[in-house]
Amino acid sequence: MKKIPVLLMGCGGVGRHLLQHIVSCRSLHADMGVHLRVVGVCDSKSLVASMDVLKEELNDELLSEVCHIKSTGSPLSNLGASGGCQVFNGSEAKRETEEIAKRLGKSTGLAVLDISASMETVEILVKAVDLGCCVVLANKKPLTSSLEHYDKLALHPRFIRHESTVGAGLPVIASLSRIISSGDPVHRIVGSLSGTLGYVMSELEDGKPLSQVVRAAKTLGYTEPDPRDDLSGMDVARKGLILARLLGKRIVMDSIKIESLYPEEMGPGVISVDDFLHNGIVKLDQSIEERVKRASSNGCVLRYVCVIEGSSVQVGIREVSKDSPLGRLKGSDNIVEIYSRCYKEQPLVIQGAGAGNDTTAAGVLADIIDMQDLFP
Ligand SMILES: NC(=O)C1=CN([C@@H]2O[C@H](COP(=O)(O)OP(=O)(O)OC[C@H]3O[C@@H](n4cnc5c(N)ncnc54)[C@H](OP(=O)(O)O)[C@@H]3O)[C@@H](O)[C@H]2O)C=CC1
Ligand SMILES: N[C@@H](CC=O)C(=O)O
Repeated sequence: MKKIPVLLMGCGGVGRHLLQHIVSCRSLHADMGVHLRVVGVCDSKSLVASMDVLKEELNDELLSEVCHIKSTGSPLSNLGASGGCQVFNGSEAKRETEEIAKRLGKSTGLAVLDISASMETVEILVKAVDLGCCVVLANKKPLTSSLEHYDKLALHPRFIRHESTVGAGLPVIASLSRIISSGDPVHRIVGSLSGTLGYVMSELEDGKPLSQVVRAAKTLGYTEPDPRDDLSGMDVARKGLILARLLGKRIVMDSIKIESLYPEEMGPGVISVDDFLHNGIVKLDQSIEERVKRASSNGCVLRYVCVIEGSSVQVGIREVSKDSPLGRLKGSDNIVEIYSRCYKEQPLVIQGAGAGNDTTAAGVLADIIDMQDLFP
């Protein structure tokens, strides 16, 4: 049986679903001759690790306990008294995470998973890759920070997977990578890349207020931890940047023109998430409703669209015909149209659920299994 040691950074909605998928797929994976050995789980402040990461794993009972604790909003450090594991807090957690990467990277191999929504993980990811670990990301931030960080992460492409960063579980990165490696030049990518904004736009068409549908999108697990990351267009811009960089474009976030659905005075530095969701966003209901009605009178609907062409990435609201592929999108579905030499007149189209804890976690799990040949 091939054993793949796994260290999970981030145990929120997606991370917990991933742990549940790992446990529920035990017999499927055994049939495939693979066993995922979870040796550590981190949240923002702590690391829970097995007593001896070389030989022992966090057993399934403990993983369920981890999920339970985090689902109640408690910190991982609460697990301290449970036994069967070691708990490290604060700077010690960071040091120990790196230590595990050092110990396992070159010996048994280690899959380091970034399922956080943090900018801070990039340093440990770069170190992990250098130490011979594999890295799987659902977190877009490390791949959209500086080109210097990006280059360091992309230096060992076989050791990095990040399917869930664009389109959640949809095979967008895999499809694009295949097109690129076959030498088929990609001219243009057009897409609706946000599950949240797709859901919001299609619910607005049914006459529901923006404030109500954004709160619903958060409850359904579509939004980023701060839904303003979605509503500002930043999350879509990150996805656009990831695709553009995959195409070899040397661009940075500042070069992307981004249309936001809310004004600066409702931004993260100014009011809290709760204040935004309960008081701020209500003030935007009327103006967006009018915009939806205007589009409807032209036979159109609103969609938040990303267009990548040449070295340009543009993201913003567009009026599109109700009968177009973009206009027909419903709920949290994403659509990505890839135009290349081989897909010139009729693009390659990838469409389906583009957000949600379940599908995102499934995308991460498939990435880990896809890397099994890199483990001894
Ligand atoms: N939901 C979706 O549909 C999709 C999500 N994604 C991406 O998945 C990621 C996770 O999303 P989601 O689960 O909803 O987010 P949550 O906010 O629910 O969870 C984030 C987790 O990361 C932990 N965390 C924060 N900082 C660090 C750190 N420095 N090191 C380790 N862990 C840390 C948090 O800890 P604590 O609990 O202590 O705060 C929390 O457990 C995001 O990057 C998101 O963009 C990608 C595609 C689709
Ligand atoms: N918040 C994101 C989640 C997936 O990346 C979205 O709504 O698409």
